Amino acid sequence: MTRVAVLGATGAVGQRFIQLLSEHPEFDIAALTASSSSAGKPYHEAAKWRVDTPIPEAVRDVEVVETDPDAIPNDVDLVFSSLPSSVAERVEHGFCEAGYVVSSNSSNERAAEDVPLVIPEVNAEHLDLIEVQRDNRGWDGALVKNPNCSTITMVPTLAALTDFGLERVHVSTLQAVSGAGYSGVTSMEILDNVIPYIGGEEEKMETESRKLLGEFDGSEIRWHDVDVSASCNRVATLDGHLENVWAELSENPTIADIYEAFEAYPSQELHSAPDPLIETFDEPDRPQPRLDRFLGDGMAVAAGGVQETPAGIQYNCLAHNTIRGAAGASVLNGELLARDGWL
Ligand SMILES: NC(=O)C1=CN([C@@H]2O[C@H](COP(=O)(O)OP(=O)(O)OC[C@H]3O[C@@H](n4cnc5c(N)ncnc54)[C@H](OP(=O)(O)O)[C@@H]3O)[C@@H](O)[C@H]2O)C=CC1
Ligand SMILES: N[C@@H](CC(=O)OP(=O)(O)O)C(=O)O
Repeated sequence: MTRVAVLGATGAVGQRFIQLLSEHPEFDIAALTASSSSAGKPYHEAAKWRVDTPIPEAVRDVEVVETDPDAIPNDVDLVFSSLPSSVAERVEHGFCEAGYVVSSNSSNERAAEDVPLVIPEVNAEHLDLIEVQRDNRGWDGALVKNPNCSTITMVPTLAALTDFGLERVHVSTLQAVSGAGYSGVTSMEILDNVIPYIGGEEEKMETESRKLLGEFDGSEIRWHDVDVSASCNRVATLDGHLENVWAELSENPTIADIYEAFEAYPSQELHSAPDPLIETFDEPDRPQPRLDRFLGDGMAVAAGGVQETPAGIQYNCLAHNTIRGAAGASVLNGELLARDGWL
């Protein structure tokens, strides 16, 4: 078993980490960290548990420790991070300097030249950038990121379309309230309403997509030159980001070709990787958040509604934002790091 620690374990994403890791066949939770106000408390007191399954017995009485490399056991091999991005950079660097491999969900440094930004089914080979990172930064450890939840929902579908000559993408999102965290939007703001702005989200989709679809040439990532333009909206669903995508392609695939490309897009042989990665629907009113967010245990991407339009091929896609879009994505990256010998 690989011994793991979770940084920010009491938070919304941290609780999803606990849920996923407590039943994981390869990972064993060795330490839970949070802010100084939680350190010293048993986990069930420090965390206001809000996940829809009971708090796992194995962590209930575990003492939460400070988010500091000296506070976790030496035999930890892998560190998952879901800290607020305002504190994550300083803290994650400290862990990497101390020799830990960090699989992080926080948004800082996702675009950095020497930080692998990885979806295992899309660009597993970008992990080799760790060698460059270690040379640049003098770390024994390593820092690996997963993308933003909206980006991770769309990019597998774009990856499936690259053989048709992906030139330009427009996307409009309908993002669940859990993406903003438990206290992110109040009920008075979101009920009977849609908020057509999520700070920083559009830029993240536009840049992270190009890095993920890029090629690693042995020393750097050559970002894909597709133009991505995003418009992001908060809607009153609890979990599951639904996205309307228009993809302009240089070739002219049929609608059947598009469905076939989605269905044939390969998965990975990793515990948390769903197979198929992309589940498709013929019904024009699917996917829907309430019906389809738990496909592949919350790790699959659902796609449907493919049609030809003057603005390109249009379709809808959906993924669970706190599983595939956050904790599950980091856990999957952890499985890839373990399989490929980086721990
Ligand atoms: N919510 C979501 O769906 C998604 C969130 N993310 C990203 O994941 C990260 C975490 O988000 P979320 O779980 O919603 O955030 P929360 O605010 O719910 O949780 C934050 C966690 O970090 C801890 N923490 C806060 N400040 C410090 C500090 N100074 N030092 C050490 N630990 C600290 C908190 O501990 P304590 O309980 O003691 O305060 C808590 O465990 C963010 O970067 C967010 O952008 C990414 C994708 C989706
Ligand atoms: N901004 C996302 C959630 C999030 O925290 O994203 P990031 O991991 O890029 O910080 C949402 O609101 O749905």
